Amino acid sequence: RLPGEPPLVSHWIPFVGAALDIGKAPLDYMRSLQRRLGDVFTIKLAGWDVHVFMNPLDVPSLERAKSIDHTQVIGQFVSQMVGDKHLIHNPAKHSEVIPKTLEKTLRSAMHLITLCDSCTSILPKTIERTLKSEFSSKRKMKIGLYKLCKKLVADMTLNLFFGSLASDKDCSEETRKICEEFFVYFDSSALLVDRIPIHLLPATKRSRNKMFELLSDFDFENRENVSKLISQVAAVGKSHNPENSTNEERVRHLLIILWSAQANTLPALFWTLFHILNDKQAKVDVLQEFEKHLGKSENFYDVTTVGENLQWPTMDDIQRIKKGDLDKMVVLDSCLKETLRVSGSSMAVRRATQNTTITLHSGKVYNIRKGDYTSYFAPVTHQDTQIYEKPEEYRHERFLQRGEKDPNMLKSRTQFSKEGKRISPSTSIMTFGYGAIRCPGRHIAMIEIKVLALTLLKHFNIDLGQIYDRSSKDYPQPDLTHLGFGVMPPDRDVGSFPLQLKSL
Ligand code: HEM
Repeated sequence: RLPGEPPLVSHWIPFVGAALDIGKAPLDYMRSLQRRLGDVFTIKLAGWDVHVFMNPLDVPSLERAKSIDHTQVIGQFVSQMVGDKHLIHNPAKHSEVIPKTLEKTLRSAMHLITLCDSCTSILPKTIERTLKSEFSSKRKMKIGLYKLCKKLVADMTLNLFFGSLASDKDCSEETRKICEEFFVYFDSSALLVDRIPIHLLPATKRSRNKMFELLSDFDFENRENVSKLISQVAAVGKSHNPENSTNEERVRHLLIILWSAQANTLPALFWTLFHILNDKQAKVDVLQEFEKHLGKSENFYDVTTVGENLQWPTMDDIQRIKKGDLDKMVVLDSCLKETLRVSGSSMAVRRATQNTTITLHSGKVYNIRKGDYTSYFAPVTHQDTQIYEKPEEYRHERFLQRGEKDPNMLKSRTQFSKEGKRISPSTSIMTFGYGAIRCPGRHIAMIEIKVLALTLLKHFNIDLGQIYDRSSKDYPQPDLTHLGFGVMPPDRDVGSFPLQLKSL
């Protein structure tokens, strides 16, 4: 070790390093290292030095360190997920085209209102298609919560980003085929990131190839409401390098967007609904807030008869949910933030492009060598007892505070503290990563999850059938193979309820 480098953790098998311990019990292992070595230390992972940071007060120092960059990390990640032939931070192609497109279209707050409108207008169809495909013959067929979320998020993502086919029947069929292949690929995508070669995962390879085929058949000129992001990404190959651009590159870009748009939104929707349904008071408070802002729904929508005597609402009330209404729903927002806190597992990895120093909030200075990785391990912050009281508990009101003048008025809590210093929820919850390059899809994801959760809670009888006790063995656990991406999926499904519209 050179002077000034963070303390190095020694491992039994140096090349494998910390991987085995992290894989078994990540939070316990990282906390034990923190107790022994402090908030910054170095672990070995797959032969690399990874400097782990754990104190949210040091986030501004990490943000300021310009030579700690995510470009190579993202480029590598994309190669592992979709294969080498892509233009996303791919040094061989010297391309910045796709990142620029992402920057402009996903990061721009200006699009949020339009996106919320698109979500609310797509949603009734998404729900109708999902339910009809599931329940066309047997009205009372049961579905688990995770399976329902998978279908809804897949349909919503396809139609919101990739546009829709003209007929509903074709849309349902397309979503069905994509779901069938995508989730086989998704379930083992973490293994690809762990650099397991795809030829050792034959089912994953088959599904990925099938996804490439399905996406290459997408004819964007004949789809309705294709998002700006996808039209630009689909056109990137052509405009960037007309002679060499291939359809192969294009479908790889489409697949990585499809993956990013679902990989975390799906588990985040599942956990949000799970916690609200598992906590009776949370459900009551969310629904009361909905009624306060949008009124009661009696006789709100027409019930229309569609085929086979099934009755589907037009759901005018869903379409009435505007961005401004969502912003006022602070209880729902608090439920979602609390979900992102308890289930968030991001590791925000960056790589040093040159030798650099990082000065922590305490004044301590660490040297980082060119080529080393840094990571902010968010789950430890999410369970920090200095920031959160009883952090192991899900408390739906944790991110709320009462108005100073009117104690009956609830508003979003904007400050927590650590070591006597103030921190905002955007630093105390790091599920979307940190800094200027944290997730550009976070606003869209929050809107999607809120609109889907409200609609299901408001209009359907969804029920877990029991209250799950955190200490019981039935309580769903996060699937640790997805540690580090954002939100881990559950290791099992829960519920299994007949999905029915609430009667008016
Ligand atoms: C709850 C949902 C989501 C979570 C928790 C999440 C989490 C994350 C995290 C942790 C990162 C890495 C950030 C960092 O290193 O600091 C990331 C990056 C990214 N996310 Fe998300 N994400 C979500 C939804 C979405 C959605 C809906 C999209 C839409 C396409 C999206 C697109 C992306 C992209 C493109 C990047 C890479 C950005 C870049 O290259 O700079 N995400 N996300």
